[in-house]
Amino acid sequence: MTRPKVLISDKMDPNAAKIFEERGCEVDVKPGMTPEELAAVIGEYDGLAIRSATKVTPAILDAATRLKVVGRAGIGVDNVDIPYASGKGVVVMNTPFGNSITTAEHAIALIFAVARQIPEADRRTQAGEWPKNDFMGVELTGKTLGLIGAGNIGSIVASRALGLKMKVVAYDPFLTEERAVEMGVEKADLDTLLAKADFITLHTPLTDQTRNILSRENLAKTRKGVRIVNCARGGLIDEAALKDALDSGHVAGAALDVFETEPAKDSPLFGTPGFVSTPHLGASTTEAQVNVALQVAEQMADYLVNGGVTNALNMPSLSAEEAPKLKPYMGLAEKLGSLVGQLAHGNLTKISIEREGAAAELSGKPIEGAVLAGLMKQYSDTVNMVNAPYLAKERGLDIRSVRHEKEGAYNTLVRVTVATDAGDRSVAGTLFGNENPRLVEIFGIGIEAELAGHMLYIVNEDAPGFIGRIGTLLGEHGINIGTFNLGRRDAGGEAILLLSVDQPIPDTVIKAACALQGVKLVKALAF
Ligand SMILES: NC(=O)c1ccc[n+]([C@@H]2O[C@H](COP(=O)([O-])OP(=O)(O)OC[C@H]3O[C@@H](n4cnc5c(N)ncnc54)[C@H](O)[C@@H]3O)[C@@H](O)[C@H]2O)c1
Ligand SMILES: O=C(O)CC[C@@H](O)C(=O)O
Repeated sequence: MTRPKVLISDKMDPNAAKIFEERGCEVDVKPGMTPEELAAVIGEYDGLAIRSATKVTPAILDAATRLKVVGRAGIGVDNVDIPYASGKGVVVMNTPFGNSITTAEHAIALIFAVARQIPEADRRTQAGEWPKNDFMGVELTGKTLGLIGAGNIGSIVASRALGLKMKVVAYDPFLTEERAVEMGVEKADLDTLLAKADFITLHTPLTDQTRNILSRENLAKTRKGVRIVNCARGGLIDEAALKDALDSGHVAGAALDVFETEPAKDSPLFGTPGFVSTPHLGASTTEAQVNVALQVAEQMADYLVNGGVTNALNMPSLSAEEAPKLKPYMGLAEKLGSLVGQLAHGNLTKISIEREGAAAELSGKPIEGAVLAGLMKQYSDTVNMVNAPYLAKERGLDIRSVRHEKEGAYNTLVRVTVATDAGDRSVAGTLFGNENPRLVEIFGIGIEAELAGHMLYIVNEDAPGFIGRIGTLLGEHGINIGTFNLGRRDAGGEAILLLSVDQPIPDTVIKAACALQGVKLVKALAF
């Protein structure tokens, strides 16, 4: 088996490359490439491991013809075009916890830095000034810290601030009262926080809702003398308004680790009294970089080698333990999706994916992804289980997922039903011996068939002599039959024949089969 090939395109702890190799991947380490250089080589790789410098743009993704996964050694994924990656079927993963403590500590360090003007005092002391009378700081004890964003990092910052005897007021639309009590913080709306806080620290992602959350208008609502720290993302603060507020003295100090444009080389904030900056160092500790590098390599290798999915932002998680159990179901699901897609005519408006018995115990999303991939392959040859749900949504397909814990006639069953212009069409399959996918029902008729290779599907009247006629026809055209599967609704009623053949069936044979006595429908299928 060829080993998956991974490119590490940003500076990353060397443990990442070691883990990739130990887990059976080939790895190249090439930090510092230009976008053009990356686009020229990315077509060779199955995995791309990045930090924040590599921008995974549509142009890169278009060139990445065999890419399966992008792994971000860190939290923020604003350098990856996730919708575009999803459309291309590329899983995007991050490492949501590996650098949280480190970043929270950096926020606390910057709170101290602005409270005591440490960087400026250091600079002037080392310049030989001994400016003892120019730096009157403030204590943190008893002050109110306004926490905007109370997720992983925000909650660690809160716990450290409480340890420093600060009061913490938190604004986060997803913070519940119970969680606020558990964290020991007061839950507030944004205006209350702005009015109360002596220090404000930001810990949200950059989204349409959080962009400019500290706008000129909101900065004007803060207390005079407030000190502000941003270790989250540039773009959360209006930098021009912050500069004016520092100049006017309304804001007594501000520390930014992140900037609207990075690298920030000529910000108007530089040189402003009370302003402190670091060059996006929030995650830069030995511990955090080892953590995120190990974690991203483990996660990516797990996906590339075993199909396990952890911390993906565009796909449900799937443990390495569950992945092998799910594997035969994915095969079954994809085949059922493909069958229903090949057989259903007209406009597909709805799809229902039911899992029964043992199948109901497993994660539904991967099975749904596989059904949709099988179905959508009829319309696109770049579809896979990552992008299929997005493509299906784009087409306006209404997707319903149902689980029935109780077993029916089979101990495990997956049923796929599509609503078409001509009515509902349903197929169902099971696993024989827990691993071999078998079709067991097609449009309400029981049958037992393996879906593989080239197949011929025939609906006919159940009458004597038909099997001989179809056998003769195929024989006359030199087509060898592999398997032969029959099912019927009632004796003498509608019957189906599903047979596998060793080669594609020419149109002339399909036409000749259609002309046979008693035949209602003939369709060539491929799996
Ligand atoms: N400076 C660095 O080097 C560095 C390092 C790590 C993380 N980060 C950044 O820090 C940020 C926070 O990371 P995290 O791990 O805590 O993320 P998280 O997802 O755990 O927490 C983010 C919190 O923001 C909240 N939020 C979302 N929209 C909001 C809104 N409109 N108003 C208020 N709160 C809102 C969410 O509910 C969530 O609780 C991310 O942007 C991440 O990229 C920066
Ligand atoms: O990789 C880095 O140094 C920054 C990481 C940080 O911004 C993150 O979002 O995890």
